[in-house]
Amino acid sequence: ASVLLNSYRKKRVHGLPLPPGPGFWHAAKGLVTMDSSAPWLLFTEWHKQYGPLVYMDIAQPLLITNSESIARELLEKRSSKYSSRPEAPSFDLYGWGWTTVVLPYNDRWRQHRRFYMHGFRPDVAVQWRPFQIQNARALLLNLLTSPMDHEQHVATFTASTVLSVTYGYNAASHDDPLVELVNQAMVLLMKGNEFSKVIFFTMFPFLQYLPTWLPGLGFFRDAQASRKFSRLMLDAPFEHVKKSMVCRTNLLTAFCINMIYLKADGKAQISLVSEILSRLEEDGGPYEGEETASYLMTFLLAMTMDHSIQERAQAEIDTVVGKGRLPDFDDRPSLPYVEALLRELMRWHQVIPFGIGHAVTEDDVYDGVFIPKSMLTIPWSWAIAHDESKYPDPHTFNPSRFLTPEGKLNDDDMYIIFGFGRRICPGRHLAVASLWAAIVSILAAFDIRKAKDEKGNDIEIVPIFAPGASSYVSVFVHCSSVSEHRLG
Ligand code: HEM
Repeated sequence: ASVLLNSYRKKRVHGLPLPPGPGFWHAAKGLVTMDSSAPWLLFTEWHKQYGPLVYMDIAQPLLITNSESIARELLEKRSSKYSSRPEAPSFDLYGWGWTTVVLPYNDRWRQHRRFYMHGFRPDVAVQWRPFQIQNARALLLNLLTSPMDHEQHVATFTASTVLSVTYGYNAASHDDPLVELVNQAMVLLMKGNEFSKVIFFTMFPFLQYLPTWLPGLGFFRDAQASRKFSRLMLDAPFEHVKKSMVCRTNLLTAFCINMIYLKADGKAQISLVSEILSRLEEDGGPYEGEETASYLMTFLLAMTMDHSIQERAQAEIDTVVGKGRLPDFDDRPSLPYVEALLRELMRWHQVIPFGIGHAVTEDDVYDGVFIPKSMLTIPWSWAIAHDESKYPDPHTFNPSRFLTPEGKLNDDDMYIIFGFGRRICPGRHLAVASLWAAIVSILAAFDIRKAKDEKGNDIEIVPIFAPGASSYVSVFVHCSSVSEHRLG
């Protein structure tokens, strides 16, 4: 059916060709046989062969671009046509079809975005800074107490920040019931979020109706459990917000509660509150669901692998801040190298390497090729951030690429990792500020080194990034440690 549909589509395009790309069989074979731990190898190959726009059609027509200027032209300048989302069978199956990120471009989505606008636009995000600094300090204490548990501490940091910003709720550093609930749901969701499963569900949605005892379909049982947790996640935060109504004074909470009570159906708002929670997790689980925590793990990895970068950042902090206190947001403009380090972190290994696709809602023409309605446009941010002509030696972690010869920051802020156009990540200002607070605090307080073996030799690190629509450091934590505090 796909092959027939494909040839039909090719015939109806008003004489204009579709963008170049592998045919059905070539694409299907490539996807089935690709190295799922490094899917970018296949796409890099295709971009070399076909250019900056690669089209393929296996049930869902896809248009992948590795060019920032094309992504901006389509997703930003023509955003009225490129701002929806496709059907997401795997999200629906796992009970997550209510999240903002999968909503089509409709009124409910606009309602969600309004909430985020009120809570997270840059001028409002400034008022969350005290929470971010407070949580960064708590992170330092946790790291000091048990450095080998850094994976858990980093996740708790992210959880606490969003929870305190959203509800004024202070998550416990261990076994917090709300965070634990989210954690369980996220682990299950991410099992269904592997690249191959997303592709197969999109290609063959009827699979979800087959009995779970059939060979190879055991993961449907996870989907059932995930739906249960997802439901609980809709209820538990709602209950918490209701209980907090009397005593909470922070603005966003008040807004949140108003939204919940003012809207007759309640559903969108409840799910929105839950969505923010859904981005948190704790307790040593995998990190694929939580972007900020994943970047912090990557930060620890990068610092462990090249000590000279850490030393340069620490020298800058010591000069500007001194050793008598910890840095805060007022110091940020005076710490260009730390800022460059943060940007390099966002560039080097992205947690959402393929961005999130935008569905086209009207036929379009770009540079002589036809882009039909319902095409899914994917801004491949990993490729944009590894473009050798802009970032020489792109696989090396090198913050200096964001500095001018005079040591000032250049104007490349790396916000491309947050997407493009009307669907750009609304949590970006909060996320970047949280990352900065955590990174600068850790650098000021600790040396991050490789763990030693029993003979006192460094244990070498082999980073492995887990595959999937989200990508996170999965292995190095077993052989590294945050150690050696620098302050009194
Ligand atoms: C480093 C951390 C983060 C990264 C890298 C990240 C990245 C992204 C990306 C790539 C998108 C898709 C944008 C597009 O479609 O063009 C997105 C969407 C979204 N993000 Fe983030 N994000 C981060 C943190 C957060 C946080 C902390 C929140 C909430 C407080 C958040 C809330 C959302 C929401 C609600 C959407 C869906 C927007 C929509 O579809 O309209 N994100 N994010």
